[in-house]
Amino acid sequence: MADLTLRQIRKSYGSVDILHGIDLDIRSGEFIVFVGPSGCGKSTLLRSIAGLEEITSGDLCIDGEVINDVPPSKRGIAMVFQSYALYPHMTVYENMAFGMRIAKVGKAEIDQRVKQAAEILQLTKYLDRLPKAMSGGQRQRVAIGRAIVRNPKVFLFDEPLSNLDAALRVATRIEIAKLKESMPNTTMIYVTHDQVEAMTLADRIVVLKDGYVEQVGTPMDLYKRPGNLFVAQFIGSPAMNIVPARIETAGATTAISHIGGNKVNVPLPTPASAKGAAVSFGVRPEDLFIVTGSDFLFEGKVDFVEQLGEVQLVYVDIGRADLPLVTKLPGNLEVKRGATVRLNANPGDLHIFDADGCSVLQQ
Ligand SMILES: Nc1ncnc2c1ncn2[C@@H]1O[C@H](COP(=O)(O)OP(=O)(O)OP(=O)(O)O)[C@@H](O)[C@H]1O
Repeated sequence: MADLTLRQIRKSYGSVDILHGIDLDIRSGEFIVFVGPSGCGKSTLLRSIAGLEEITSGDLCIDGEVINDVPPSKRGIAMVFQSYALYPHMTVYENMAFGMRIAKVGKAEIDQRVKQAAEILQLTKYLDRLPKAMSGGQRQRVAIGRAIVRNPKVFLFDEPLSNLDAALRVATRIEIAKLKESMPNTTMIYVTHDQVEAMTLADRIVVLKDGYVEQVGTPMDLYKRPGNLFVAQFIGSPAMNIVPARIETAGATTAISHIGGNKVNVPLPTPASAKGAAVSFGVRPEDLFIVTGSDFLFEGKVDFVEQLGEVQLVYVDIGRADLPLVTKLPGNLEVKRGATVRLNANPGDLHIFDADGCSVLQQ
């Protein structure tokens, strides 16, 4: 059981500031995923929590106790790396036992913990093997096993699946989800580039950009109610369509005009002062559907179709070559290149962002 609190965590390398005062409250037993573009500071934040990087200022607390000066091995934190970092000359058993041997844990207890972890991770029959005789997925399981035997309060994962091929990624992702279920009191923090990993594993996702937290929320919160343009376009694939628009009528619901279609009423409130404001209008590709009547959001010509089988990505030219509208439609729908289509979406699936990129929902 471990609550983890980050208060104003800053990290600089020389004069370059990487993390700009991160505040986070992570509850005991939560599965937290850090996502964000390359270089935003995900790994630096994770390594700072582990104690592998010294923070420049701020406080890191576990269960209320400041651990800034506690050495990594005494923090009750275990970390699993992308590269597995196994000892090549040691068997699976020895790799998992090593940390406990150094910590002078008794032989019988080492044996019991290694065998228990091997059982959880289905590694029992490989205990005598060397890492080189195992697949990437099996090696990553050994790396996870080595962390489990330490019985950590907090488990950190730094892109653990990124060296695996697509099928193994899926299988190992499911194993990690099951592992979390079997360790409900262990707090886990996981860094990934992969949207699917973030959406499927996280209790809450932390979206980072340029060393700042953009938004924290459950996967569906971030998907349904992105707080700003960055989160809106970062979560979801393909990214949310964003088109320039203007507020025509402000109030309990907001009427907007936008390029490429009809004026539309969006069931989001805006203050009277917002009338005339330039905004961004957002709608996800999967929320658009083809209609035939006069009640539509967009009208345009089908420019290109990518057939993926179950779904197809249909790119519609709404009059601005730089802003093709992407729609995700059922794969069995007949959509012809060059045809004119009308697209609509449910009012609850529409988003408006102000000139600063903030969702009007947040106002
Ligand atoms: N030891 C270092 N010295 C100087 N700058 C560093 C050092 N380590 C990381 N950085 C810089 O800090 C920034 C954040 O790096 P970090 O590895 O945390 O990003 P990330 O979000 O994990 O990226 P990726 O997804 O590509 O792994 C980057 O600009 C990186 O170049």
